[in-house]
Amino acid sequence: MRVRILAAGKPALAYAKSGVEEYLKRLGRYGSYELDYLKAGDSATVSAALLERSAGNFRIAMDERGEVLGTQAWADKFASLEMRGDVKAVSFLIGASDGHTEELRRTCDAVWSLSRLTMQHELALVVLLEQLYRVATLRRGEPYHR
Ligand SMILES: C[S@@+](CC[C@H](N)C(=O)[O-])C[C@H]1O[C@@H](n2cnc3c(N)ncnc32)[C@H](O)[C@@H]1O
Repeated sequence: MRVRILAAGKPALAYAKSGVEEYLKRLGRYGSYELDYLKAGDSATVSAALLERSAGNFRIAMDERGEVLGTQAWADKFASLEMRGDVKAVSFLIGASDGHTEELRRTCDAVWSLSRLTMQHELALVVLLEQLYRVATLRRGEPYHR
């Protein structure tokens, strides 16, 4: 199963650039992880572009209003998506400064939250990548997650 991350706007902050680079490099050892950036803009434009670029994928909107799950629950959800057979790719959608539209949240297959805190979108991207890495190591029985 391909894992895609679609984010609005390339990181400009140094810590985010290096965090993204670090976790993508690590994830490369665990499967197919692709990060694509879309042009940042207003909520409606970005949400429409995120939906268009993720068409046909199992879409997970990253949003502070979403379901808050633990790391083991993320791993279990990944396992059940892989078992389904009809899911070839899952796309995680990160919005721009104004967040996602209500329509995007309704259209996605799931809405997950990284916490109830509102994070700057570059920070949310780094946290998402670290969790994906954590889940990948957990599923391989490696000791990173403890
Ligand atoms: C600055 S936030 C947008 C805040 C906006 N006021 C809203 O209502 O969503 C930019 C993006 O970062 C991501 N994000 C920020 N905090 C998050 C959290 N706690 N959980 C998941 N994603 C988050 C979301 O994808 C969000 O669209």
